[in-house]
Amino acid sequence: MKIAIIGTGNLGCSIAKGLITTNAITSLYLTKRDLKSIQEFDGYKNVYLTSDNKEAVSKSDIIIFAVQPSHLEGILEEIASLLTENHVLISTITGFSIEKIESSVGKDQFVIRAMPNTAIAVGKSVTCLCSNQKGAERIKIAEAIFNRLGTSMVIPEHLMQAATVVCASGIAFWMRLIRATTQAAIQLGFDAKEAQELAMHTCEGAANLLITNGNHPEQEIDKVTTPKGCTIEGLNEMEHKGLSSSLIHGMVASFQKINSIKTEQL
Ligand SMILES: NC(=O)C1=CN([C@@H]2O[C@H](COP(=O)(O)OP(=O)(O)OC[C@H]3O[C@@H](n4cnc5c(N)ncnc54)[C@H](OP(=O)(O)O)[C@@H]3O)[C@@H](O)[C@H]2O)C=CC1
Ligand SMILES: O=C(O)[C@@H]1CCC=N1
Repeated sequence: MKIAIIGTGNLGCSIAKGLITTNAITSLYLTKRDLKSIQEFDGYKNVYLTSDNKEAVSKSDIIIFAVQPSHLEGILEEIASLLTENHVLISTITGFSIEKIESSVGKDQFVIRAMPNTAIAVGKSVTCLCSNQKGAERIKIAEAIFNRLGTSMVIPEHLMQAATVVCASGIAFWMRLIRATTQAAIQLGFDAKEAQELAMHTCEGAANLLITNGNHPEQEIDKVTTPKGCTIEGLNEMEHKGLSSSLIHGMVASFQKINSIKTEQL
């Protein structure tokens, strides 16, 4: 696959790492205006760094946009005349609707929105996808790309903002939980490095139990909570202090933030 990433910042770099390590590319163009921060990709076979978005688009078929929302419209205008029937446009931009993309490139382009997360760098992103009517013919290509880099789910466009909170921002939310459990482990006697190792592997184990067994979290919790034991004591104290409520409130606040910002202001 001939892929271009337009805007190789935090997310773009993560996607690039995933694509390179999984050998998913025939060629990969990485663009940004200042190329200094992506020199780590220089020298990889078939990977090209450029500030010229037009060059990247004309030499690629799959164009992944990963710029800040306020930059997308200008870039779409810049490259619109170069687009052919071979191009598949994949936008990872938060809050930028398919309708708005079509207003720059037309309804005849294959347009897909993707919401991955930074775990794409290590092949563990869950990526939500939706498309315009024409793009439905190419959604399998997007699924094939993102399934190499984790898992994917096709969803209706109206759920993309919710997907952003759950999956993309979700990485930051889970990091805070891992940091908090690390801090607790240090207070309980482990040194910092051991504490983080225990916290992150326990987190991975909990997620894998659900992924492998398909159980509801409470079924797994029931297996751990000895009556009158230390686990239920800790869990109930966390809930008295608002653990679940705080997480739900935080995610709803995050969702409201996305919905409160018009794309023009992003
Ligand atoms: N970060 C995340 O975890 C996620 C982000 N997203 C979405 O992805 C998008 C990117 O986010 P993120 O990676 O965090 O943002 P960054 O600011 O880290 O990356 C954006 C990159 O775009 C480059 N850029 C700006 N203008 C141009 C241009 N005209 N041509 C080419 N490149 C350009 C910038 O580099 P330079 O200034 O050198 O040009 C910058 O490196 C956002 O829309 C965000 O909503 C979605 C899911 C997860
Ligand atoms: O925080 C943000 O707004 C973006 C969208 C999801 C991840 N980063």
